[in-house]
Amino acid sequence: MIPHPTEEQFLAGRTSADESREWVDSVEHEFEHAFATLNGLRSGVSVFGSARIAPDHPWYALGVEVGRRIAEAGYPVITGGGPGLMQAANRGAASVGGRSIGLAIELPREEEPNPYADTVVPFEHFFVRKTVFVRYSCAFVALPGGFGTLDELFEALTLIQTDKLHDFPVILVGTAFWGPVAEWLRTTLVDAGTISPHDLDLLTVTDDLDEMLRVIRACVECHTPPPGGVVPR
Ligand SMILES: C/C(=C\CNc1ncnc2c1ncn2[C@@H]1O[C@H](COP(=O)(O)O)[C@@H](O)[C@H]1O)CO
Repeated sequence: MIPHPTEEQFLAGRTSADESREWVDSVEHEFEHAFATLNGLRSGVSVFGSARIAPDHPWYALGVEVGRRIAEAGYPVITGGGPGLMQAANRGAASVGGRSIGLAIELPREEEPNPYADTVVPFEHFFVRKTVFVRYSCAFVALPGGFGTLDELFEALTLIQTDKLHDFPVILVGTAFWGPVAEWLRTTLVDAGTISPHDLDLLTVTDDLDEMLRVIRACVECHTPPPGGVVPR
């Protein structure tokens, strides 16, 4: 690929007009590469979660189980391709021979994508990657996480709330972690009038992986998992 200004240079406002155009070309190139790699993939379920959770943590076992159950139900599992709970979900999907996809992000501190993804798509731009998660998914599942997980979660909720995205389940797995977040949305945001009470219906908070699958299957787009995880969209 032709060298182009980095994301850091662009975001810091250190690019000339010509360099900014080169940066825009790199955005287009990244979208095209993702489309070429994922073309034909339908009804994936994206699983988000902390990059920092070690394999001996109970949440890692939960992540493996989440990935496994989604893959067994016939849905391709899409994660950020990184360590922690992303790795756990890819591992669970791979353990039952399901499609296991990683949308890996290039970060200043280089790390290898986790070894449990059968397809790895590299990204430099977080915002391009977030769009690709939505484009190839019919539902989002969030495990406990930090800013990255919250960013991916609220991106989806904003798209749904503003009618850019329809019939798209968002399921938060882990009531001990997500319950207080849902409670904060209900008390602080609804009470302040910054979201509507019915916006809370956009989310399901659960520990029950049967319920997670029921909610996914109830969505029209997710209704019929693709045979082998891959059919033309
Ligand atoms: C393995 C690589 C980089 C390591 N770090 C990450 N890799 C992929 N995705 C990441 C990474 N760090 C954050 N993310 C995204 O945000 C979510 C996790 O962030 P949190 O703050 O830990 O909650 C996660 O869902 C990712 O999509 C090189 O590829």
